[in-house]
Amino acid sequence: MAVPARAHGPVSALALALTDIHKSFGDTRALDGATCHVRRGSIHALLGENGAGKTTLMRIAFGMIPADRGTYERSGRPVRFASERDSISAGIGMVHQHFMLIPAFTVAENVALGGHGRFRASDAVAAVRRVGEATGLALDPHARVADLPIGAQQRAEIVRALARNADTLILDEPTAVLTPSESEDLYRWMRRFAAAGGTVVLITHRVREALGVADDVTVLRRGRTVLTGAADALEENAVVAAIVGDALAADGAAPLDATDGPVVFALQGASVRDAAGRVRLRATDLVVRAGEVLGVLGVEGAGQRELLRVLAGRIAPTSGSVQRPATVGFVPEDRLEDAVIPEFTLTENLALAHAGTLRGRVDWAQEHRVAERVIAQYDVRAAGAEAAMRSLSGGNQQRFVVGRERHRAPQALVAENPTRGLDVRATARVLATIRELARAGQGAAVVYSTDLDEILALTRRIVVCFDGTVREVAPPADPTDRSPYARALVGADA
Ligand SMILES: Nc1ncnc2c1ncn2[C@@H]1O[C@H](COP(=O)(O)OP(=O)(O)OP(=O)(O)O)[C@@H](O)[C@H]1O
Repeated sequence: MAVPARAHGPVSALALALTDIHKSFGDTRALDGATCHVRRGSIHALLGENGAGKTTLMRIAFGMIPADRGTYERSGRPVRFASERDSISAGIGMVHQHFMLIPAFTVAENVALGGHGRFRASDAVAAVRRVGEATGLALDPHARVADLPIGAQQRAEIVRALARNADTLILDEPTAVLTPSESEDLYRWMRRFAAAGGTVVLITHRVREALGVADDVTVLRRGRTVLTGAADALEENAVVAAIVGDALAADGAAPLDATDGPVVFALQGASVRDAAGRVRLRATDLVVRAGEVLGVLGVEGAGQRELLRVLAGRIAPTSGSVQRPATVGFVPEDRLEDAVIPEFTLTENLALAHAGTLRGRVDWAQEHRVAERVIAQYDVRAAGAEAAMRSLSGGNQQRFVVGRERHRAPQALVAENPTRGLDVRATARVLATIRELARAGQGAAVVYSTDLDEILALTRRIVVCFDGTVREVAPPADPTDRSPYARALVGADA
């Protein structure tokens, strides 16, 4: 990845020094002696498996929750933030995995709110423009957040933090929702921000990218710091070993080919228009056969969202026809929005997924047993089946959703960025689950991912969406050649 070289200037004080931090939630020991020292003017990658405690540690750094024990210094001085307001005043900003913007408000209104009354609306509009120009994170200040695609919502979160003059930014898995080129832009921007004296804590699961962009790395495992050091002195394998704690079983499975099996999904001239009448998916013909995984690529707003929802049965095409199996599992991109109710327990969220077929008669003891099975099979770190969904880490919520959908033994699975927020081990497991489902019986899977490597590891049947048109890209003779996909993504050769 082409990002500017690291700046290795002298780094005087530590921007953040969290030492021997402990934190429990009830019986769950989230942090058990975690230490993270972040140099001013550096990018510091914070790595670890799902549930390792990364988010908890940074929520403490951001003043959202207090530590049970441990010391916290900001720029060499002990601090005790009572709330986010304190840490924001101290120049810290945090962009969460699940965005905190108010959807009904515009970008500028969200920035104004974030200033706790310090911003006037016109100042906020100017601040959005100023930050956009300085960072390349361009946004229409008057756009309603609800109308923005997920990547743009994230840009709005970053812009909001910068508009409040944060010099230390905590980004919780920022690239999970970005396309590869958007990620590169963000990394480039992070390097410039750090070179100008800013400090970034980057929570991520992408080890290679972390080593490429960060100055320093800290790895947490089960709430403890197990590795810390300069990124350029660390081997990728050593970092992965520190994250998982033991040898990782290589998935090693070959990508699946097209088959001539029975038809599982068929679209004929399927088009989708949005509420404003704009065409989102243009007269699409597509067949997915048993035994296949169809990989879907596309940049934001290219039509893949509508394509996947038509196949999953979440929306009907405005014209044309769709043939789909009776049972289709769906793993949507935004799990908190579309897949779960955070306040409900895992058991309740399990029952919810097939509430329509239960006709109000829920066997709660049975649902509880199934939830426990999903927890065990998918290694979901949770206090139990009666824990609230919101108490799980982001990656563990995703594991539960994938496990729940698979457990219903659907004939087909439709998934959007199914490994978003998952660590290396969980990612391998989800990819294996998708292959398994496609190979078992008469199944098939349709998977959209922003990660081309992930799609190429899964399948050789790939379609690319561009401006609402869905086009199949034949596998290139050289399997390492990415150029046909790159061209299709920008609508070249169409
Ligand atoms: N508010 C809470 N109530 C109960 N348990 C919690 C709460 N917040 C976090 N935990 C638990 O603490 C542990 C650490 O969670 P945390 O979110 O910090 O992990 P993470 O490393 O950020 O994981 P991920 O990569 O999946 O986001 C997990 O076992 C989680 O279930």
